[in-house]
Amino acid sequence: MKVVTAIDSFKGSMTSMEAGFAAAEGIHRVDADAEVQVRPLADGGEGTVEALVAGMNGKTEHVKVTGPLGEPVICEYGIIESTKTAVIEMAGAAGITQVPDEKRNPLYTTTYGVGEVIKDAIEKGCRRFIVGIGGSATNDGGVGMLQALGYAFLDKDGKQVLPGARGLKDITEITAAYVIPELAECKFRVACDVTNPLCGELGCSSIYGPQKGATPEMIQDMDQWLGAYAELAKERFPKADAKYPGTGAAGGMGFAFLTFTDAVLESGINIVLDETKLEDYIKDADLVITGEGRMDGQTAMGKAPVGVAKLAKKYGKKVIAFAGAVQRDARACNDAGIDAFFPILRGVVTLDEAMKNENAKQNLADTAEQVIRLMK
Ligand SMILES: Nc1ncnc2c1ncn2[C@@H]1O[C@H](COP(=O)(O)OP(=O)(O)O)[C@@H](O)[C@H]1O
Ligand SMILES: O=C(O)[C@@H](CO)OP(=O)(O)O
Repeated sequence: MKVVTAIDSFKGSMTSMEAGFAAAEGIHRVDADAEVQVRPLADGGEGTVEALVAGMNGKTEHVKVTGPLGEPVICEYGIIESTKTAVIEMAGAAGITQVPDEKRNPLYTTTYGVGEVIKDAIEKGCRRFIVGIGGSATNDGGVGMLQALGYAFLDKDGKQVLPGARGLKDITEITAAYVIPELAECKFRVACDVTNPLCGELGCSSIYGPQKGATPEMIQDMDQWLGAYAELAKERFPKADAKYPGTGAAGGMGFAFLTFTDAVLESGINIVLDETKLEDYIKDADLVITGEGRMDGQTAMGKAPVGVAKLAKKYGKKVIAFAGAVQRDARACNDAGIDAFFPILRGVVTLDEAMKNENAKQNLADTAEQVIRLMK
Protein backbone atom coordinates (compact mmCIF):
# COMPACT_ATOMS: atom_id res chain seq x y z
CA MET A 1 0.00 0.00 0.00
CA LYS A 2 1.28 3.45 -0.95
CA VAL A 3 0.11 6.35 1.19
CA VAL A 4 0.90 10.07 1.08
CA THR A 5 0.27 12.24 4.11
CA ALA A 6 -0.01 16.02 3.78
CA ILE A 7 -1.54 17.18 7.04
CA ASP A 8 -1.65 20.83 8.13
CA SER A 9 -0.29 21.61 11.57
CA PHE A 10 -2.67 21.16 14.49
CA LYS A 11 -2.09 24.67 15.77
CA GLY A 12 -0.64 24.63 19.27
CA SER A 13 -0.45 20.85 19.29
CA MET A 14 1.48 19.17 16.46
CA THR A 15 3.50 20.36 13.49
CA SER A 16 2.60 19.21 10.01
CA MET A 17 5.43 16.69 9.88
CA GLU A 18 4.71 15.40 13.41
CA ALA A 19 1.12 14.73 12.39
CA GLY A 20 2.30 12.96 9.25
CA PHE A 21 4.73 10.74 11.15
CA ALA A 22 2.03 9.90 13.72
CA ALA A 23 -0.32 8.80 10.95
CA ALA A 24 2.52 6.78 9.42
CA GLU A 25 3.08 5.04 12.73
CA GLY A 26 -0.56 4.00 12.90
CA ILE A 27 -0.46 2.73 9.32
CA HIS A 28 2.69 0.68 9.94
CA ARG A 29 1.10 -1.06 12.90
CA VAL A 30 -1.37 -2.55 10.43
CA ASP A 31 0.86 -2.93 7.39
CA ALA A 32 4.54 -2.92 8.16
CA ASP A 33 5.37 -2.81 4.45
CA ALA A 34 3.20 0.18 3.61
CA GLU A 35 5.13 2.90 1.78
CA VAL A 36 4.22 6.12 3.52
CA GLN A 37 5.46 9.43 2.14
CA VAL A 38 5.16 12.10 4.81
CA ARG A 39 4.95 15.50 3.11
CA PRO A 40 4.69 18.97 4.68
CA LEU A 41 1.53 21.06 4.42
CA ALA A 42 0.91 24.71 5.31
CA ASP A 43 -1.13 27.62 4.02
CA GLY A 44 1.48 30.38 3.83
CA GLY A 45 0.69 31.57 7.35
CA GLU A 46 2.09 30.51 10.70
CA GLY A 47 3.84 27.15 10.47
CA THR A 48 4.89 27.55 6.83
CA VAL A 49 8.58 28.02 7.55
CA GLU A 50 8.57 25.12 9.95
CA ALA A 51 6.71 22.80 7.55
CA LEU A 52 8.81 23.60 4.50
CA VAL A 53 12.10 23.45 6.37
CA ALA A 54 11.24 20.09 7.89
CA GLY A 55 9.73 18.62 4.75
CA MET A 56 12.14 19.89 2.12
CA ASN A 57 15.57 19.42 3.71
CA GLY A 58 15.78 23.06 4.57
CA LYS A 59 17.71 24.68 7.36
CA THR A 60 16.58 27.19 9.90
CA GLU A 61 18.24 30.58 10.08
CA HIS A 62 17.97 33.21 12.78
CA VAL A 63 18.67 36.85 12.20
CA LYS A 64 18.42 39.88 14.45
CA VAL A 65 16.36 42.56 12.73
CA THR A 66 14.31 45.65 13.50
CA GLY A 67 11.00 44.68 15.10
CA PRO A 68 7.67 46.37 14.41
CA LEU A 69 8.32 49.09 17.01
CA GLY A 70 11.99 49.57 16.18
CA GLU A 71 13.26 47.26 18.93
CA PRO A 72 15.42 44.30 17.91
CA VAL A 73 13.74 40.92 17.32
CA ILE A 74 15.18 37.57 16.34
CA CYS A 75 13.40 36.36 13.23
CA GLU A 76 13.46 32.71 12.24
CA TYR A 77 13.27 31.82 8.57
CA GLY A 78 14.19 28.92 6.33
CA ILE A 79 16.61 28.31 3.50
CA ILE A 80 16.25 25.42 1.09
CA GLU A 81 19.79 25.16 -0.17
CA SER A 82 19.18 23.04 -3.28
CA THR A 83 17.04 25.73 -4.88
CA LYS A 84 18.48 28.73 -3.04
CA THR A 85 15.01 29.45 -1.77
CA ALA A 86 14.26 31.41 1.37
CA VAL A 87 10.99 30.86 3.21
CA ILE A 88 9.91 33.81 5.31
CA GLU A 89 6.83 34.59 7.40
CA MET A 90 6.64 38.36 7.67
CA ALA A 91 4.92 38.05 11.05
CA GLY A 92 8.31 36.98 12.42
CA ALA A 93 9.63 40.50 11.89
CA ALA A 94 6.52 42.72 11.85
CA GLY A 95 3.92 40.55 13.55
CA ILE A 96 0.92 41.73 15.50
CA THR A 97 1.71 39.30 18.29
CA GLN A 98 5.08 41.01 18.70
CA VAL A 99 3.34 44.20 19.82
CA PRO A 100 1.51 44.33 23.15
CA ASP A 101 -2.09 45.56 22.90
CA GLU A 102 -1.45 48.96 24.42
CA LYS A 103 1.39 49.68 22.00
CA ARG A 104 -0.45 48.83 18.80
CA ASN A 105 -0.35 51.86 16.54
CA PRO A 106 0.11 51.52 12.78
CA LEU A 107 1.36 55.11 12.50
CA TYR A 108 4.55 53.87 14.11
CA THR A 109 4.89 50.16 13.31
CA THR A 110 7.24 49.31 10.48
CA THR A 111 8.04 46.47 8.08
CA TYR A 112 11.72 47.45 7.98
CA GLY A 113 12.73 44.16 9.60
CA VAL A 114 11.12 42.13 6.81
CA GLY A 115 13.44 43.84 4.35
CA GLU A 116 16.39 43.05 6.60
CA VAL A 117 15.44 39.37 6.63
CA ILE A 118 15.27 39.36 2.82
CA LYS A 119 18.64 41.07 2.68
CA ASP A 120 20.14 38.48 5.01
CA ALA A 121 18.86 35.69 2.77
CA ILE A 122 20.22 37.45 -0.31
CA GLU A 123 23.62 37.66 1.37
CA LYS A 124 23.40 33.91 2.01
CA GLY A 125 22.87 33.32 -1.70
CA CYS A 126 19.07 33.09 -2.01
CA ARG A 127 17.39 34.39 -5.13
CA ARG A 128 13.99 32.70 -4.78
CA PHE A 129 11.65 33.69 -2.01
CA ILE A 130 8.45 32.37 -0.57
CA VAL A 131 7.06 35.05 1.70
CA GLY A 132 3.90 34.57 3.74
CA ILE A 133 2.30 37.93 4.41
CA GLY A 134 -0.44 38.56 6.96
CA GLY A 135 -0.65 38.56 10.73
CA SER A 136 1.08 41.94 10.61
CA ALA A 137 1.13 44.89 12.99
CA THR A 138 1.80 47.32 10.17
CA ASN A 139 0.07 49.57 7.66
CA ASP A 140 3.11 51.22 6.08
CA GLY A 141 2.47 50.09 2.51
CA GLY A 142 5.63 47.98 2.74
CA VAL A 143 7.73 51.16 2.66
CA GLY A 144 9.87 50.06 5.62
CA MET A 145 10.73 46.79 3.90
CA LEU A 146 11.60 48.60 0.68
CA GLN A 147 13.81 51.10 2.51
CA ALA A 148 15.77 48.23 4.05
CA LEU A 149 16.37 46.95 0.51
CA GLY A 150 17.72 50.31 -0.57
CA TYR A 151 14.69 52.08 -2.00
CA ALA A 152 14.54 55.72 -1.00
CA PHE A 153 11.23 57.27 -0.05
CA LEU A 154 12.16 60.90 0.29
CA ASP A 155 10.41 63.86 1.87
CA LYS A 156 10.56 67.41 0.57
CA ASP A 157 13.98 67.89 2.16
CA GLY A 158 15.38 64.82 0.44
CA LYS A 159 15.43 62.75 3.65
CA GLN A 160 14.05 59.21 4.10
CA VAL A 161 10.54 59.44 5.57
CA LEU A 162 9.94 58.25 9.13
CA PRO A 163 9.05 54.63 9.90
CA GLY A 164 5.40 53.62 10.12
CA ALA A 165 2.32 54.76 8.23
CA ARG A 166 2.95 58.33 9.43
CA GLY A 167 5.90 58.45 7.01
CA LEU A 168 3.59 57.90 4.03
CA LYS A 169 2.19 61.42 4.18
CA ASP A 170 5.63 62.96 3.59
CA ILE A 171 6.71 61.01 0.50
CA THR A 172 7.43 63.31 -2.41
CA GLU A 173 9.87 61.15 -4.34
CA ILE A 174 10.62 57.46 -4.73
CA THR A 175 13.91 56.30 -6.15
CA ALA A 176 15.45 52.93 -6.92
CA ALA A 177 18.92 54.43 -7.36
CA TYR A 178 20.34 52.85 -4.21
CA VAL A 179 18.59 49.48 -4.27
CA ILE A 180 20.87 46.53 -3.54
CA PRO A 181 21.79 45.20 -6.99
CA GLU A 182 20.99 41.55 -6.21
CA LEU A 183 17.31 42.42 -5.77
CA ALA A 184 16.94 42.48 -9.56
CA GLU A 185 17.87 38.78 -9.61
CA CYS A 186 15.28 37.83 -6.99
CA LYS A 187 11.87 36.30 -7.61
CA PHE A 188 9.17 36.36 -4.96
CA ARG A 189 6.16 34.09 -4.54
CA VAL A 190 4.06 36.03 -2.09
CA ALA A 191 1.46 34.10 -0.13
CA CYS A 192 -1.34 36.55 0.60
CA ASP A 193 -3.83 35.52 3.22
CA VAL A 194 -6.50 37.94 1.95
CA THR A 195 -7.55 39.50 -1.36
CA ASN A 196 -8.25 43.08 -0.29
CA PRO A 197 -7.19 46.00 -2.48
CA LEU A 198 -4.86 48.66 -1.09
CA CYS A 199 -7.41 51.43 -0.50
CA GLY A 200 -11.06 52.21 -0.04
CA GLU A 201 -13.82 50.56 1.93
CA LEU A 202 -12.27 47.14 1.53
CA GLY A 203 -8.71 48.43 1.75
CA CYS A 204 -6.18 47.49 4.40
CA SER A 205 -6.68 50.59 6.56
CA SER A 206 -10.45 50.11 6.89
CA ILE A 207 -10.51 46.36 7.29
CA TYR A 208 -7.35 45.51 9.23
CA GLY A 209 -6.53 48.94 10.70
CA PRO A 210 -8.70 48.53 13.80
CA GLN A 211 -7.01 45.31 14.93
CA LYS A 212 -3.68 47.14 14.65
CA GLY A 213 -4.83 49.96 16.91
CA ALA A 214 -6.06 52.52 14.36
CA THR A 215 -8.78 55.01 15.31
CA PRO A 216 -11.42 56.02 12.71
CA GLU A 217 -9.49 59.22 12.07
CA MET A 218 -6.22 57.35 11.54
CA ILE A 219 -7.97 54.97 9.16
CA GLN A 220 -9.16 57.85 7.04
CA ASP A 221 -5.72 59.48 7.00
CA MET A 222 -3.84 56.28 6.23
CA ASP A 223 -6.23 55.35 3.45
CA GLN A 224 -5.65 58.70 1.81
CA TRP A 225 -1.86 58.57 2.26
CA LEU A 226 -1.69 55.07 0.81
CA GLY A 227 -3.72 56.27 -2.17
CA ALA A 228 -1.30 59.13 -2.79
CA TYR A 229 1.68 56.77 -2.37
CA ALA A 230 0.21 54.41 -4.96
CA GLU A 231 -0.35 57.30 -7.38
CA LEU A 232 3.20 58.53 -6.96
CA ALA A 233 4.59 55.00 -7.32
CA LYS A 234 2.72 54.59 -10.59
CA GLU A 235 4.58 57.48 -12.19
CA ARG A 236 7.86 55.55 -12.18
CA PHE A 237 6.88 51.97 -11.45
CA PRO A 238 4.32 50.85 -14.01
CA LYS A 239 3.40 47.62 -12.21
CA ALA A 240 1.70 49.64 -9.46
CA ASP A 241 -1.96 48.60 -9.37
CA ALA A 242 -3.63 49.44 -6.09
CA LYS A 243 -6.80 47.59 -7.09
CA TYR A 244 -5.12 44.24 -7.64
CA PRO A 245 -6.43 41.62 -5.19
CA GLY A 246 -4.00 41.10 -2.32
CA THR A 247 -2.31 44.49 -2.57
CA GLY A 248 -4.01 45.32 0.73
CA ALA A 249 -2.69 42.24 2.50
CA ALA A 250 -0.54 43.00 5.54
CA GLY A 251 -1.02 46.75 5.42
CA GLY A 252 0.01 47.13 1.79
CA MET A 253 2.88 44.63 1.71
CA GLY A 254 1.15 43.00 -1.26
CA PHE A 255 1.30 46.32 -3.11
CA ALA A 256 4.98 46.80 -2.23
CA PHE A 257 6.02 43.40 -3.55
CA LEU A 258 3.91 43.67 -6.68
CA THR A 259 5.13 47.16 -7.57
CA PHE A 260 8.77 47.18 -6.57
CA THR A 261 9.99 43.59 -6.89
CA ASP A 262 9.64 40.69 -9.30
CA ALA A 263 6.71 39.11 -7.48
CA VAL A 264 3.50 37.19 -7.94
CA LEU A 265 0.76 37.31 -5.35
CA GLU A 266 -0.80 33.90 -4.86
CA SER A 267 -2.78 31.87 -2.39
CA GLY A 268 -0.49 30.33 0.19
CA ILE A 269 -1.94 26.87 -0.24
CA ASN A 270 -1.21 26.82 -3.96
CA ILE A 271 2.36 27.92 -3.39
CA VAL A 272 2.93 25.21 -0.79
CA LEU A 273 1.30 22.47 -2.87
CA ASP A 274 3.39 23.48 -5.85
CA GLU A 275 6.71 23.97 -4.05
CA THR A 276 6.41 20.63 -2.27
CA LYS A 277 5.48 18.93 -5.56
CA LEU A 278 2.66 17.18 -3.79
CA GLU A 279 1.01 16.25 -7.08
CA ASP A 280 3.95 14.02 -8.04
CA TYR A 281 3.59 12.10 -4.81
CA ILE A 282 -0.19 11.86 -5.06
CA LYS A 283 -0.09 10.45 -8.60
CA ASP A 284 1.66 7.42 -7.26
CA ALA A 285 -0.40 6.84 -4.13
CA ASP A 286 -3.27 4.49 -3.26
CA LEU A 287 -4.48 6.74 -0.48
CA VAL A 288 -4.04 10.38 0.50
CA ILE A 289 -4.26 11.50 4.12
CA THR A 290 -4.74 15.12 5.13
CA GLY A 291 -6.21 17.02 8.10
CA GLU A 292 -5.85 19.98 10.44
CA GLY A 293 -6.47 20.94 14.07
CA ARG A 294 -10.13 21.73 13.70
CA MET A 295 -12.27 20.93 10.70
CA ASP A 296 -15.36 22.99 10.09
CA GLY A 297 -17.33 24.69 7.33
CA GLN A 298 -14.38 27.02 6.72
CA THR A 299 -12.14 24.09 5.92
CA ALA A 300 -14.39 23.31 2.98
CA MET A 301 -14.10 26.86 1.70
CA GLY A 302 -10.57 26.29 0.47
CA LYS A 303 -8.26 25.70 3.41
CA ALA A 304 -5.17 23.56 3.01
CA PRO A 305 -6.75 20.08 3.45
CA VAL A 306 -9.24 20.86 0.71
CA GLY A 307 -6.37 21.97 -1.55
CA VAL A 308 -4.85 18.54 -1.01
CA ALA A 309 -8.18 16.83 -1.68
CA LYS A 310 -8.64 18.69 -4.95
CA LEU A 311 -5.26 17.51 -6.20
CA ALA A 312 -6.03 13.96 -5.12
CA LYS A 313 -9.37 13.97 -6.92
CA LYS A 314 -7.65 14.99 -10.13
CA TYR A 315 -6.22 11.47 -10.04
CA GLY A 316 -9.30 9.82 -8.54
CA LYS A 317 -7.53 9.00 -5.27
CA LYS A 318 -9.29 8.31 -1.99
CA VAL A 319 -8.81 11.04 0.60
CA ILE A 320 -9.22 10.75 4.34
CA ALA A 321 -8.67 13.48 6.90
CA PHE A 322 -7.90 13.50 10.60
CA ALA A 323 -8.67 16.41 12.88
CA GLY A 324 -8.44 17.22 16.57
CA ALA A 325 -11.97 18.49 16.63
CA VAL A 326 -14.70 18.29 14.03
CA GLN A 327 -17.65 20.68 13.80
CA ARG A 328 -20.96 19.60 12.38
CA ASP A 329 -20.63 21.86 9.36
CA ALA A 330 -17.42 20.05 8.43
CA ARG A 331 -19.69 17.77 6.41
CA ALA A 332 -19.26 20.27 3.60
CA CYS A 333 -15.74 18.84 3.29
CA ASN A 334 -17.22 15.67 1.83
CA ASP A 335 -18.39 17.65 -1.19
CA ALA A 336 -14.98 19.29 -1.40
CA GLY A 337 -13.16 16.00 -2.01
CA ILE A 338 -12.56 14.59 1.47
CA ASP A 339 -14.17 11.15 1.34
CA ALA A 340 -14.25 10.68 5.10
CA PHE A 341 -12.89 12.54 8.09
CA PHE A 342 -12.27 11.39 11.63
CA PRO A 343 -11.74 13.22 14.90
CA ILE A 344 -8.84 11.73 16.80
CA LEU A 345 -10.08 12.34 20.34
CA ARG A 346 -10.58 9.14 22.32
CA GLY A 347 -12.48 10.38 25.35
CA VAL A 348 -13.61 13.42 27.25
CA VAL A 349 -10.56 15.36 28.41
CA THR A 350 -9.74 19.05 28.67
CA LEU A 351 -8.60 20.80 25.49
CA ASP A 352 -5.21 21.36 27.12
CA GLU A 353 -4.86 17.65 27.74
CA ALA A 354 -5.98 16.77 24.20
CA MET A 355 -3.56 19.23 22.65
CA LYS A 356 -0.48 18.04 24.52
CA ASN A 357 1.98 17.04 21.83
CA GLU A 358 2.49 13.45 23.03
CA ASN A 359 -1.24 12.83 23.51
CA ALA A 360 -2.10 14.25 20.11
CA LYS A 361 0.49 12.14 18.32
CA GLN A 362 -0.72 9.01 20.07
CA ASN A 363 -4.38 9.79 19.37
CA LEU A 364 -3.67 10.35 15.71
CA ALA A 365 -1.60 7.16 15.40
CA ASP A 366 -4.29 5.12 17.17
CA THR A 367 -7.07 6.52 14.98
CA ALA A 368 -5.10 6.04 11.76
CA GLU A 369 -4.42 2.46 12.81
CA GLN A 370 -8.13 1.69 13.10
CA VAL A 371 -9.11 3.42 9.87
CA ILE A 372 -6.35 1.72 7.90
CA ARG A 373 -7.53 -1.72 9.03
CA LEU A 374 -10.46 -1.20 6.68
CA MET A 375 -8.16 -0.61 3.74
CA LYS A 376 -5.96 -3.64 4.14
N1 LIG B 1 -4.68 17.57 19.34
C1 LIG B 1 -5.83 18.21 19.32
N2 LIG B 1 -6.94 17.65 19.86
C2 LIG B 1 -8.10 18.33 19.82
N3 LIG B 1 -8.27 19.54 19.29
C3 LIG B 1 -7.21 20.12 18.73
C4 LIG B 1 -5.94 19.50 18.71
N4 LIG B 1 -5.09 20.31 18.10
C5 LIG B 1 -5.78 21.38 17.73
N5 LIG B 1 -7.06 21.29 18.11
C6 LIG B 1 -8.12 22.27 17.89
O1 LIG B 1 -7.85 22.94 16.69
C7 LIG B 1 -7.72 24.34 16.91
C8 LIG B 1 -6.70 24.90 15.93
O2 LIG B 1 -7.20 24.66 14.65
P1 LIG B 1 -6.25 24.60 13.36
O3 LIG B 1 -7.10 24.03 12.28
O4 LIG B 1 -5.00 23.87 13.69
O5 LIG B 1 -5.87 26.11 13.14
P2 LIG B 1 -6.59 27.24 12.24
O6 LIG B 1 -8.06 27.02 12.35
O7 LIG B 1 -6.11 28.51 12.85
O8 LIG B 1 -6.05 26.97 10.85
C9 LIG B 1 -7.32 24.45 18.36
O9 LIG B 1 -7.69 25.69 18.89
C10 LIG B 1 -8.12 23.32 18.97
O10 LIG B 1 -9.47 23.70 19.18
O1 LIG C 1 -1.69 41.42 8.36
C1 LIG C 1 -2.81 41.83 8.02
O2 LIG C 1 -3.04 43.01 7.73
C2 LIG C 1 -3.98 40.87 7.91
C3 LIG C 1 -4.36 40.72 6.45
O3 LIG C 1 -3.27 40.39 5.65
O4 LIG C 1 -3.60 39.67 8.49
P1 LIG C 1 -4.63 38.71 9.27
O5 LIG C 1 -5.45 38.05 8.19
O6 LIG C 1 -3.75 37.73 10.00
O7 LIG C 1 -5.44 39.58 10.19
